[in-house]
Amino acid sequence: MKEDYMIINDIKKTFGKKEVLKGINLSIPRNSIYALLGHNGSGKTTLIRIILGLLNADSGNIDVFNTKTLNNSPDIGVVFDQPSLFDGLSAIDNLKFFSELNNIGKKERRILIEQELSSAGLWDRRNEKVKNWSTGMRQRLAIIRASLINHEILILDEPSSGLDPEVLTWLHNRMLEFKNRGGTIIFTTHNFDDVESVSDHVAILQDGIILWKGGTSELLTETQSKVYEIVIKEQNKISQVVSLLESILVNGVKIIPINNGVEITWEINKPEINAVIDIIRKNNIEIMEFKEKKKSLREVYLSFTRGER
Ligand SMILES: Nc1ncnc2c1ncn2[C@@H]1O[C@H](COP(=O)(O)OP(=O)(O)OP(=O)(O)O)[C@@H](O)[C@H]1O
Repeated sequence: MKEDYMIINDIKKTFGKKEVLKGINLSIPRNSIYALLGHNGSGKTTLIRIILGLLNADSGNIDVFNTKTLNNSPDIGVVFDQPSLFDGLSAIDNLKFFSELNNIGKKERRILIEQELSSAGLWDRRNEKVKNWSTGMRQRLAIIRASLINHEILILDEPSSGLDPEVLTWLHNRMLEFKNRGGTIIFTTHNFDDVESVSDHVAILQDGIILWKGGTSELLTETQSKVYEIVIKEQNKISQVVSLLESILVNGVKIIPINNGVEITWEINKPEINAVIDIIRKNNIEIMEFKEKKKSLREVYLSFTRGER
């Protein structure tokens, strides 16, 4: 149903002669975490600006849960790449000001702010002016500010940039909590860990088009192994191993000689590994190493962006 989705319909945008978005179509389910993944300059921030109503598209339209546009909506929290905080104020005053603006009561505000700054590891620095803070600390504060109240939608442009691994866990937990409260998050990233840890859906952007979109679990299936590597002791027996394996393996399985052994690759029918090992051993060929090679999410992403699929 339309009210369960934010529908981004054929959005196009050109700057000068450069076509930055070439017809973007996305359906973002309510109460999901949607990752926009892409190289520098692929058009992620431009799309976010259009979603937020900060920039007009040349054509196309956006329907937010069939009820509202995002322009000036109070139901939305935003963090951009360069977080805009009040530099001359302390962390605590930044959050106080923001919560006053959003009518959070004095008592609730005090508890909430202490809780949030503590969980982000910033409580000890609460009285310092934020202008002297590191990028990662400012980023954490901006994320707290944007998600302090129960917005319906949270839009984060590169939320993990400048955060070290420990703080990344805090960010991921925070995003998941927001979703568990019923919210919807759209975020851009270069970080595969973000995609794997929190997102339900992913769109891969390149040069203003979507190369791939779908469920994160579908993308992760692509990382599963489709290669065995077998290293043998005597390299003069590699061609014998190839012939032996060809005699037992089914259609669609390829056996490729490599430096010190063979690689077995398949698309659909995974070979029975015990049979593979047995036939090699029965022919008195010593196996030094056997492994199933798993692809990283990075390799899968690069195979899309390099046009290998
Ligand atoms: N206001 C503008 N005027 C002219 N060109 C622009 C403008 N905004 C963005 N661009 C261009 O549009 C392209 C896409 O930029 P965008 O910031 O959307 O990419 P991105 O995917 O967010 O990149 P990054 O990961 O580096 O943030 C780039 O080539 C950029 O130079």
